[in-house]
Amino acid sequence: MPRHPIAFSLPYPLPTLPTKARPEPSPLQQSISNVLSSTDYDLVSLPLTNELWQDRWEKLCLRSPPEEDENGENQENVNEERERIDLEADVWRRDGGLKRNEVNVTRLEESQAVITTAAEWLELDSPDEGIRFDSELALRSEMAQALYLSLPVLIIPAPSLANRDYLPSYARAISNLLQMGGSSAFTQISIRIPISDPVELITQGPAQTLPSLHSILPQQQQQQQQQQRDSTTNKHKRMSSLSTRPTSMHQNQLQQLINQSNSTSNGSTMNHQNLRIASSSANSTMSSKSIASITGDPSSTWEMWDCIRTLCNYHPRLSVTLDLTNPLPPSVGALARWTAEPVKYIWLPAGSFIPNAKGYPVLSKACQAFLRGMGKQNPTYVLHGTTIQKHTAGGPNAYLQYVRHITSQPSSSNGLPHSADEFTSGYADYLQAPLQPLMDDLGSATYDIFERDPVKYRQYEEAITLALADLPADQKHVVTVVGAGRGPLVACTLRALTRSNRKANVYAVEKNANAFITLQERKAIEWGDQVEIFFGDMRNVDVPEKCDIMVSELLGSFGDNELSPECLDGAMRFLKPTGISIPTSYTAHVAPISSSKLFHDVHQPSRPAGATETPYVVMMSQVNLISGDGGGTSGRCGEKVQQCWQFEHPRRDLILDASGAPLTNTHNTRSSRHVFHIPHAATLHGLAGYFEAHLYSNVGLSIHPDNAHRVSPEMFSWFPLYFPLKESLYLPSGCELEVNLWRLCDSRGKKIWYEWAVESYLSVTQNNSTQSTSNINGNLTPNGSRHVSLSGGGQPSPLMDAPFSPGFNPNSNNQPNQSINTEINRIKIGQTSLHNPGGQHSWVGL
Ligand SMILES: C[S@@+](CC[C@H](N)C(=O)[O-])C[C@H]1O[C@@H](n2cnc3c(N)ncnc32)[C@H](O)[C@@H]1O
Repeated sequence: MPRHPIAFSLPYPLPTLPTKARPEPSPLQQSISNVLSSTDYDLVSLPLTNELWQDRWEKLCLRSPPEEDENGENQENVNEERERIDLEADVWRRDGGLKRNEVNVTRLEESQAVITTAAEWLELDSPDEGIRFDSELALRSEMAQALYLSLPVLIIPAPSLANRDYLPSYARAISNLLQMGGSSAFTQISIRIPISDPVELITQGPAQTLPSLHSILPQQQQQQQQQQRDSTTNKHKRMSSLSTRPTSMHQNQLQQLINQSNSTSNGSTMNHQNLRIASSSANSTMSSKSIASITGDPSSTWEMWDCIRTLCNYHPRLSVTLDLTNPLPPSVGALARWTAEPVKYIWLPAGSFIPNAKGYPVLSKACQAFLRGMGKQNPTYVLHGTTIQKHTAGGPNAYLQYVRHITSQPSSSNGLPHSADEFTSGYADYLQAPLQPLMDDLGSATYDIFERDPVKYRQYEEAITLALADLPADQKHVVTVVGAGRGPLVACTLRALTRSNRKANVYAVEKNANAFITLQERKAIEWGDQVEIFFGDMRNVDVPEKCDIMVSELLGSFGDNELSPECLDGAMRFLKPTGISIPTSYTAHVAPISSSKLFHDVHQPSRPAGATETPYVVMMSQVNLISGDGGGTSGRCGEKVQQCWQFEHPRRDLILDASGAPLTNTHNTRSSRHVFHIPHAATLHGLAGYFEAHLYSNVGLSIHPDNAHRVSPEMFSWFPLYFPLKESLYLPSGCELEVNLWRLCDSRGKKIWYEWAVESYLSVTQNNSTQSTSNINGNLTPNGSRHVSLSGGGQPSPLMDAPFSPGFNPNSNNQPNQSINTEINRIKIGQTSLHNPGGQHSWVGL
């Protein structure tokens, strides 16, 4: 188990600035080394700047409260002072920069083992345009200092849940921040995202509008929740921006809102917080919280992150600091989303711990399970507020010891045995080009890796034993191993003959000339006359007699992607009319996935053209399977992982040429169509492909995520296939994803390839008697902006005029839970292009 780094948040007062010249250690250096030498912490965390910086910024950038500058007596002095500040502010806007006494970290030597946080009071998403721009300038000053000192990370405070309308402005500012320092910039930017929105957690369920959410909570609870939600809202002592920028159209709208709100609040002064709430709730577009509450899917904080990283184009130096201050969402699916995101830090305040029976701080079972699941991302934990004695027993170090204990326990998430670690370590989320064992000859090292998986050969041996046992005991049989490689299936066959007490001539065919040398060596040293070996392609080589059992392992991660169907078609000439093929059949399966890591990797500019239209073999780790079981709103969605197609051997219905090979390969083309239910809002980054093979009787091989542990537990020979998308696709909660996949071949029989495309839909229930929508409605306009509304209560829906997608009549499915007067329709909300058309970017050579 790797040791997860844990950071200690330095409590206030923070160490003072250095008073002695280098090389004398500064007070901060001493403090860091005290913590690290006297405890088991690995790092310390502290804010990069202090309250002097806040005071200066507020003085320069924010208008003071009326009592400070409008008492009338000294109006002239006040005006002069304002002019002086305006000038100073503009100089600061032009030159930027922090002053020495405004920063907590000043020396390169102090940058070792520290995690720095940016000022909490910055509002990159303020409804006030001036505050937004001045906050961005301030943050740029902090980032410049972080880059200057090569600080490992700057953790940026979360956007405000109440200011969702300005989240794109926040994201744009972060995107610009990531350009600072050029390509050699080192400092990571990590956005602190709350694990949940407490209001959303309480009110999830049936559709609610924001005002009605508030009406269902007791007043005290409302206040508490709002405080939690907007713990950063009352950030400033002053009011709106002092920026002298020309008033933009947006600010005119804002002023209207302020006026409106003033008139509805009995003339009381509008504070910064009301202003934001008024602004966001007055906006007619639906914010993420409303979308989330449609289906009871707590998504709004994840959706904030999704918006930021998308606008930042999946920047490799951008990560998440997951803040566990708020309660965990109860839904495992909602939590699972974070396993597919770049969560580099987990913020654990003392308040997120509960006391155990003896008063020691512990975490809830759900939280423990979540942290273990996140372990594969190797996050750094930031323990915050551990010195404030929130718990009666254990003292400050109890938190550290407890988190060490929790995070040192292994998570069984990848389902592989520990013995597999040696072979699989380093492969997690690494994109590998699939093997082409027909076109290319494999190296001995590759065969060596295959042969280290005992499970695969145990399954084969068992299947061959059972097949032999079904043959008469008093006859001599023929077993042919096609694609024998270095001979492990030949060895399995010899053991199976002993176990089943049968006799057989054993033949082995291999087209790799170098692997054939190994076969010759094994025949000379181990097998002798028990085995005859034949060099050549199974599609045209000759063997002396037809066989009762033909054994092959030509399977790829998607079953047929290493051209087993085509090779075995050509080898069926060897099989007696009653002969058995092991495997007898195999199936391909598909599921939609989210993984920012895979998506980012496949879009690296260094990758060749067409990289986003090429399937890859990947040991999937930071990947979330986003489909759910169940029929969805329309009742027509399939399982979480769905079967695409099947190949069976032998096929006795094919038209053959004089040599016994099929005339065309068209019988091996396939197409499949799938409808998946997406229970939790997610971003689709691609499809995962799996296979299952039926070897013989009840013996099989499987990498299907739900079946592998039953069919062939702990087998690690195959990782899933990743079909990437050229562009990610945002999927709202409860939508349906339609996936089309094709396996195609060219007319000259030289190439096989896959093509894929997806579409997304929202289901709409329409009540025929009233002709008004009665349930959840949603639509995406062609340019991608969403208009989703909760209708009912006689309110018109913005989707009243949206065109339903043609050719869809789910009522013909006889859905049992649909009332006679209710009709389900669906509205298309998104689509990708066709990937790899004509196999122009990726194909497998025959
Ligand atoms: C995936 S490897 C399996 C090797 C071995 N049977 C095992 O289980 O470890 C597939 C083998 O089939 C061979 N092969 C592929 N297509 C073939 C063909 N058309 N004719 C003969 N051998 C072929 C490859 O060279 C390779 O050795």
